[in-house]
Amino acid sequence: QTSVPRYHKEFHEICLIGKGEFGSVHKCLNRLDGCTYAVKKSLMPVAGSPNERSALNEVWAHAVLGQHPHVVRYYSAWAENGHMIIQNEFCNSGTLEELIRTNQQNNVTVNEPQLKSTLLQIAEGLHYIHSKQLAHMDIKPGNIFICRENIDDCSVHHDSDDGFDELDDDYGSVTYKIGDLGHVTSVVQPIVEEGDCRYLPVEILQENYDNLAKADIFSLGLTIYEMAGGGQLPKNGDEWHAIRQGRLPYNGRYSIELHNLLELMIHPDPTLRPSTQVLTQHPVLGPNGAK
Ligand SMILES: Cn1cc(CCO)c2c3c(c(-c4ccccc4Cl)cc21)C(=O)NC3=O
Repeated sequence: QTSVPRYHKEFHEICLIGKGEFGSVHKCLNRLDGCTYAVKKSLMPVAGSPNERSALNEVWAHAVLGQHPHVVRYYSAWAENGHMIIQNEFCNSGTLEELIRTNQQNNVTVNEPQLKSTLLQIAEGLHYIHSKQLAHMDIKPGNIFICRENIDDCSVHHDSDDGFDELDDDYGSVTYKIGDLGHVTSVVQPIVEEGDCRYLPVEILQENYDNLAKADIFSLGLTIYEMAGGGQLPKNGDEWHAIRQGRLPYNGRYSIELHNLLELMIHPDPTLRPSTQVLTQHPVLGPNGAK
């Protein structure tokens, strides 16, 4: 049936914020409520294809996950002239991948309190996802979205010279949110569509799905390691295998306690990796974490 196109009727496209084989994402203004959203348009997947499963997973996961401060909020999804459209919360400060790249270019090191805060926030979002018997399965910097309060969205925001402007951290708080739920699967009846191999543990590549929640912990460990200045992660080769033996080169920029926690998160034995429950209570990540 020919439905009146909802996308252009309800939204004004402000700008393109992402493009890939998946489709495109625009920052859009909703004409009715005056709020801005991130709206992803992708070609309608072929019935029965992995893309269709991923598209359905994403909407089912959002429906089950409802609302959490550290999971990107879902508003609506619909089909329109051969496209799947999903309307999500717009996070106004880019992705963690972009922040890591900017820091690298400006030779900026994220300090330990910021690393711990990021790890704790994403662990809280993961704890919520795992509490619903779901696993994300594609945790990586590109899927962590950043929201900063107290920045004037309308003005041209000149990035502070460092990756973190102290002011933002103290007054305009920074919130990290887990996004892109296209790989989410049930922990109890897993149908795994593999995520990015740079962040995947060996057991998943060996199709051992007994500890999917701990696969997310592994990916989170490498994500924070990269944010700490670990440099680009290998996609294969000796370095890739060295990491899978649970060893991370120590760059001396942060405490040995945090380094040991990150190594525990990427332990080859998934059962030895800390759960999100352990992480959110961990003394090293607490307010008086080991100095
Ligand atoms: C490429 N890209 C850039 C952004 C803005 C970051 O400041 C972004 C967002 C999302 C998404 C997204 C990811 C996966 C599925 C659906 C969406 Cl809308 C993609 C995004 C999303 O769900 N919310 C976003 O802010």
